[in-house]
Amino acid sequence: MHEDIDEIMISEEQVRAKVQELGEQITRDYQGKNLLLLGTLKGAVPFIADLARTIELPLEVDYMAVASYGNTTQSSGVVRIIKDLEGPIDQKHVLIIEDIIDSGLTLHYLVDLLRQRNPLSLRICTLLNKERTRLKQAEVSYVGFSIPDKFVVGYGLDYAQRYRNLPYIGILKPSVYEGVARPEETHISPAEKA
Ligand SMILES: O=P(O)(O)OC[C@H]1O[C@H](OP(=O)(O)OP(=O)(O)O)[C@H](O)[C@@H]1O
Ligand code: HPA
Ligand SMILES: [Mg+2]
Repeated sequence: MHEDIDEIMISEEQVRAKVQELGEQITRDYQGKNLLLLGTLKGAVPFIADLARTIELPLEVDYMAVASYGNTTQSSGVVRIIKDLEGPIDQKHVLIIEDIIDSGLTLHYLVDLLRQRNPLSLRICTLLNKERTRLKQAEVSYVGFSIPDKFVVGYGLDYAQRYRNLPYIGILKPSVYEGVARPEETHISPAEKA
């Protein structure tokens, strides 16, 4: 195990089995539909790469890059689009593929934006769903694992751009980020927290 990891929360084998299960479910649900898997860069890359190979349907893959965490363990509250989709989605059934839903801010922003582009349908698939009070709610169709409110890394998830290459989901030792970011330093307005 990596020296900065306190505990493995979800093993490589557990991730693999869950991805297979989700892929089979998506294969059943999207029969005969023009499916676009929309991956969110960079965190969802390992997940979408593995998931896409378990879906036995013709499909397209595209990516959007949105970032709100920077080098901290708290959302900045400001979601920025760094890369947009390549084409229109009005003839497509769009399935957003996320690595994690935490505050819900990233997804809320993305769903609002994509709805304006009139996809045939818009649903969400996330590998991890953090059990915490959401700042923004969104209905999620496919969830891999519900996890406690700990900062996790691995299988695409980073802290300060590191640990994405760990094959498992692990809890980062607080000593790695202590003193770097505290909740009162975030830019989430009190109105959003309420
Ligand atoms: O529900 P939220 O609190 O908004 O958090 C979830 C989002 O935060 C992370 O992205 P990040 O901004 O770190 O970008 P990255 O994928 O490039 O690491 C993660 O990959 C999700 O997209
Ligand atoms: O727990 C987390 N780990 C890594 N990135 C994240 N982005 C939101 N929550 C997390
Ligand atoms: Mg990140």
